[in-house]
Parts: sequence; C-alpha cells; structure tokens
Amino acid sequence: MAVYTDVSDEELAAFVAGYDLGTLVSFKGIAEGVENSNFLLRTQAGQYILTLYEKRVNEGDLPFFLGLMDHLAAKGLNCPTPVKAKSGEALGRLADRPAAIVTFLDGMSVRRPRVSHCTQVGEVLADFHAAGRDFDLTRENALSVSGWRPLFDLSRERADEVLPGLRNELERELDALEACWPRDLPTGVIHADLFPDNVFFLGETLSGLIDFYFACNDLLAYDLAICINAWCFEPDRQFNVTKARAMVAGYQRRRPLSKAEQEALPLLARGSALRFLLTRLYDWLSVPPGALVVPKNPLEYLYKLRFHRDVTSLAAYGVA
Ligand SMILES: Nc1ncnc2c1ncn2[C@@H]1O[C@H](COP(=O)(O)OP(=O)(O)O)[C@@H](O)[C@H]1O
Ligand SMILES: N[C@@H](CCOP(=O)(O)O)C(=O)O
Repeated sequence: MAVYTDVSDEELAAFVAGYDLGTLVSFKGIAEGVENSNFLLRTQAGQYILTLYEKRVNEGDLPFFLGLMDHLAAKGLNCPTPVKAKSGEALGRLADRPAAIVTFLDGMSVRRPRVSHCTQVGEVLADFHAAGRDFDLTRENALSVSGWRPLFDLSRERADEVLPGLRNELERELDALEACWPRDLPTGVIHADLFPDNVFFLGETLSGLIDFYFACNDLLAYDLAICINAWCFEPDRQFNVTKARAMVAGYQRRRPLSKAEQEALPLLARGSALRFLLTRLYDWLSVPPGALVVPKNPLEYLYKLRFHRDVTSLAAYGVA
C-alpha cells in the first residue's frame, strides 16, 4: 500500500457496522504498495483487508476488479474475494473514497525470487489466463501503448530532473514502440501487475495472488513480458536468463506460446518496461504531501528497457 487517506475511528466503525463482521478489534495501515490505501482490519469475524481506491483507479472499473476476484476464486485460483455488506453490495464509500473489504490471504511475498519461484509464477500466470477466459466483463488497458504518450506528457518537462537526457530517450522510445507494437496476438484478461509483492508463497509453494487493480483485456504474452521484467533481473541490474527460461517454460507447460508470441517477446518486454517507467516517473515527481508511501525508482525500468532494446535473439530469454 501506502496510506493516502486518513480514516477516523467513527467513520470506520460506522462502515464496518454495515457488514456482518462483528465489532472492530484493530485497524492499521499497511506500508507496502503504492497505488491505493490499504488497512489490515481485525474484527470478531477474523482478518480482512480494507482498500480505499485512490487516484489511478477509475470508479467505473471497480465492478470489473471485484467481479474478477470472485470469478477467479470460483475457478480455483487462490485470491482474495470481496466481502458483501448487509446491503448485498461489495463496493461502499469511506472517507469520500470508493472502498471495499476483501478476505485476507495467508502467505508471504519473496524479496529475492529464485528460479523455482519464477517457474511457479509462469505456471500460475497461464492458469490465470485460462481462468479469465470466460469472465464476462471487459476492461480496456488504459496503460497500453496508446496511453503511454499522454502519461509521458504529464512528466515530460521534468523528466531530465531524474536523469539528464531522459526526455529525449523516452520520446524516441515512444515513437519506436508506437510504430511497431503488435496488435494481432492472442488476447484475454491479464493481471498486468504480477510483481513479486503481489504473489504469495507458503514455504516454497506459491499460495495465491493479490492486487487485481490493473487487470484488463490485453495481449496475453504482454503479461508474461511484465513478469519477466519484474522477476528476472537481479539487484545489480543483470538479466537472469535462467529465471526467464524457467518462467517461460512454466508458462508454456500450461499454455504454449505461438511462434508470433515468442518472436514478439523482446518488443513486449520493452513496452512493459516503458509502461512501468512512465507510471513510476509520474509518481516520483508527484508524491502527495503527507502520504505514507515510498515511490519506486523509475530508472530501474530504464535499464530494463535498454536491455530489451538491445536483444537480438530469443535466446536472450532462454527461448529456443
Ligand atoms: N488480501 C490480502 N491478504 C493479505 N495481505 C494483503 C491483501 N491485500 C493486500 N495485502 C497486503 O497489502 C499490501 C499492499 O497491497 P496492494 O494490493 O499491492 O496495494 P497497492 O495496489 O496499493 O499497491 C500487500 O503487499 C500485502 O502485504
Ligand atoms: N508494480 C508497480 C507499482 C504498482 O504497485 P503494487 O504495489 O500495486 O504492485 C511498479 O513496480 O511500478
């Protein structure tokens, strides 16, 4: 999380009274994450997560996100599910924000992913894609190629404060990616943010997924490219081809990639790096005063982008 919004004891008690969860036992802000305000809520009925949806979440998309969690859980994927209030609604309002309570998921995210984690992430990503196939709501990806330039425009004038020359480099990237972004690959519901902090493990075994608030309909292989970026680089910026090979193999065990999808991987990974670079750049330059949040470093994604830009063969990803 982050905590962007304060919730008073009175408004919280009134909100929780709208649910069949008994009385409130404790309540505290969670310091991980960057998008929404999240709180760990303990009531007589157990532990829950209360989320207040912040700036980047469009209220009209919430039925998609909350419905998707119910759909995926019904398909056997372990993920939080929204709790319905006594009114029957999963979506409420608290502190002038849309708000929901979801079930608490046991498990821990890994800080230093290993090859076996990457294999399991590849597998679960393909499971997610299969489970989403018959979800009947759709949501366009607002952070796909057509959204990148307007997003960049919000930071363009200040980009060089982060790194001299960044503005020009990003202009060139946008031109290049807009000109050749693949459009005819298989699509479906994608998670779009399956980073290590959103995957839980119990011991060595992947136990569940959280944070569906970027989920949307887009290219399935783009989701794999997002995971390659998030899981397969080392802290010293080196790309770990063994992790990428394991992840792609895990994915392909459940859903083989077409030749066209394989060939598009460098481009998709480059685009995915640009997408996270741009949201991080914006956030870096506009942390709200008083917010409990640690903005993420945009330059981490510049180095990833440059790596993919220089890739000449799929062997770089361990794909034969
Ligand atoms: N359902 C859940 N069960 C257990 N912990 C959760 C759950 N949802 C969120 N969390 C905790 O809250 C943190 C932030 O949640 P996340 O959805 O990633 O926030 P954001 O979307 O704001 O970045 C997670 O890293 C995790 O520690
Ligand atoms: N994963 C994104 C930021 C979104 O944060 P999350 O806590 O919702 O995963 C990034 O790393 O830029």
